[in-house]
Amino acid sequence: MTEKTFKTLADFLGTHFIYTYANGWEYEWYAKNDHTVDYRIHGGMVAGRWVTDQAADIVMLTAGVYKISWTEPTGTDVALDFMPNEKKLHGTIFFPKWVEEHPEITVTYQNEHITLMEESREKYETYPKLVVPEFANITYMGAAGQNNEDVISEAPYANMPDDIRNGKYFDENYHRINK
Ligand SMILES: C=Cc1ccc(O)cc1
Repeated sequence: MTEKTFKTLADFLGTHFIYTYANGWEYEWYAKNDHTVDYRIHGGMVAGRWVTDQAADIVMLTAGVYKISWTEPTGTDVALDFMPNEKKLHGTIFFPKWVEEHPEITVTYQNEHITLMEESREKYETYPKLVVPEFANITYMGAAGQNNEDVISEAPYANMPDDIRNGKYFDENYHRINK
């Protein structure tokens, strides 16, 4: 776990996080570069889903406070406010009705199923949306560096967050062990 103090946008970019929302949902998220995010979902309504190279808007609101916003091929919208110095964030997820009704369609490596997501968002209902606004506690922070393809590179498995937190998943150069 890095214990650095976050001051600038450069301090944030390249950081890898694991956190648990107040509703119990566990997420892993990586600020890949100044316009791209990767993530993996370990617990909650769409546990098992993982995504790489999602385009996002990433800004610093004030020293050490970061806001990230994006819209997904599923039609899901996300806004995250990270306060890494406090080991906290606030996230709001805006799920279209169809994701709430058919979460299993989205539980996959999305990058290989973009057409299915686009077809599903047309086929099923969008409204009313399910809004999930929650604070989260950050349980892991790693200085992965930008554009590190090893950070989010395989499907989530049961003990993956513990392996990462216990230093069993990445080597000293932040490359995946046992790849
Ligand atoms: C739907 C994606 C998503 C990714 C990270 C997060 O904290 C919330 C939602």
